[in-house]
Amino acid sequence: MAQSLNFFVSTSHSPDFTHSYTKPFPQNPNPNRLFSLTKPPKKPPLILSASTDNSSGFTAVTPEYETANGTSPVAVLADSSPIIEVDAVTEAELKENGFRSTRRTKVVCTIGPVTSGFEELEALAVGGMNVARINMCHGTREWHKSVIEKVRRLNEEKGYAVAVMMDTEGSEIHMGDLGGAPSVKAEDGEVWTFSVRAYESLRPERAITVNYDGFAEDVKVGDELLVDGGMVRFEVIEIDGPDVKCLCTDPGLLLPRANLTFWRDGSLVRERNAMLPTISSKDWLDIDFGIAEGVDFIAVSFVKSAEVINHLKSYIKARSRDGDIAVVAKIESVDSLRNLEEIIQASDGAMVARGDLGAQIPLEQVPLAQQRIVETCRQLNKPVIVASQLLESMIEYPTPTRAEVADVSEAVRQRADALMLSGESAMGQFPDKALTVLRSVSLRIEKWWREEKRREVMDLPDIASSLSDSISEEICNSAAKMGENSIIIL
Ligand SMILES: Nc1ncnc2c1ncn2[C@@H]1O[C@H](COP(=O)(O)OP(=O)(O)O)[C@@H](O)[C@H]1O
Ligand SMILES: C=C(OP(=O)(O)O)C(=O)O
Ligand SMILES: [K+]
Ligand SMILES: [Mg+2]
Repeated sequence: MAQSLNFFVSTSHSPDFTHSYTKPFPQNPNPNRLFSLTKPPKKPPLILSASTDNSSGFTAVTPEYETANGTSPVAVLADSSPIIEVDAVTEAELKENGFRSTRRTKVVCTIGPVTSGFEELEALAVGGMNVARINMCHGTREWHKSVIEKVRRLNEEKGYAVAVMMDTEGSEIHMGDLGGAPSVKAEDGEVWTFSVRAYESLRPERAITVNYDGFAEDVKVGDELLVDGGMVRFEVIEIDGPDVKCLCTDPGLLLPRANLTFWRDGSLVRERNAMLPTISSKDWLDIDFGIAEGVDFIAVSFVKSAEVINHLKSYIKARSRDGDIAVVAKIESVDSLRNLEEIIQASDGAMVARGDLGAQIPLEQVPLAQQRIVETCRQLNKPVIVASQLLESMIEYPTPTRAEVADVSEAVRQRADALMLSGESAMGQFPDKALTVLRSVSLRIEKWWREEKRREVMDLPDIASSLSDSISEEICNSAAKMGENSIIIL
């Protein structure tokens, strides 16, 4: 405490100076918030130093910060100064703000074909990626392994602190690959066949494999089939053994392994597919892979209850070397909303997986569900990630829509711990620009929060009964106010 008070007082000349390692985000009930989604770097992290010409003040090494080993984003430590470790500041933030502002809101980037190279990963690390996410729905294990290795190399050789999150495929219904095609267009009025048959080599035209064996038995003529929560819609017109023939009613792009839901009389149909295990046998193999590779987080898709989280946590504990893989529950189904509190309580964190959530509940309910999930996580002191379509238009365009910026701002305003990029960083044209938008919007809203806090009046009760006690009390009150203001400054 004494150390942080000294630190605050000595830096008060620089009103926007950041950063306390010991202070939580103002008003944040989760004292670990700053670190909860950050992997401690193996190399020495950023070190703030007392400047040699001013023994009481700290110098922001900016914008031409110096590096300790020539490569890592590390500030310089002067001889006699105490070491104060701070949360990792990215190169981009240093250039923009020096040490004046360290982002509290972390960024998770899904790694895909456009970002799996070492240089591309480094560009994301420079831009502020805190967590690299690999989605086991896509790609081979060798591909994921090479991404993990590159992230580790970045951390070890260049001093970054990027964590790795493995996201399970889950056993919900989805389409198969499209024979290597990145997408296929379904036009209005076309008839497509959704089949539980695995097509050997050549996929017939307008035919799609479905991964769930019971599909052809569970659907009925007249059902509505939604791809990716409504990006493309079909109506079931005929069932012929393993083949389900569907008429396209809302045209659009079919993407490989897109999620499928079917609806009857306006309600989501949950037949035998509701009995599918949350963690499939393929997921268990992926989890073994994740444990062997020492990933930092495992995100579990389509969690239905706390039971599966508890099961996975004890599985990890028994197998992983240090048992420290955090389990993140993805909230993306009706069941997960029903059992929200117990799921979050059992998990190390949660993800508002709005993509699939929006396919399972009416779209207009998604923002309220998000708010409820974030609030619940705040109350239970668990980190929470807001995910999916934050900057969807940036897959194709270099600037976001105003509506997207408003959405990102709202997530930060709700005090989400982290924001996630999906297609924007996995297969979009502007991954670095999308990351910049998340970074700058987060910083802006966090600044707004601090300004809000500054306006709050501190209510300190009078308890002294004698003159000498009053003097002590005044000194203590002043110190408390200075401390409080310093948090605001930070
Ligand atoms: N490892 C990968 N290999 C190829 N493409 C990927 C990979 N990861 C993600 N993608 C692409 O990025 C898109 C968005 O990623 P994500 O949101 O994680 O998956 P999904 O859309 O399946 O939920 C995917 O639809 C896919 O096209
Ligand atoms: C993050 C999500 O999960 P995935 O991308 O794995 O479908 C989602 O559904 O929003
Ligand atoms: K997934
Ligand atoms: Mg999902």
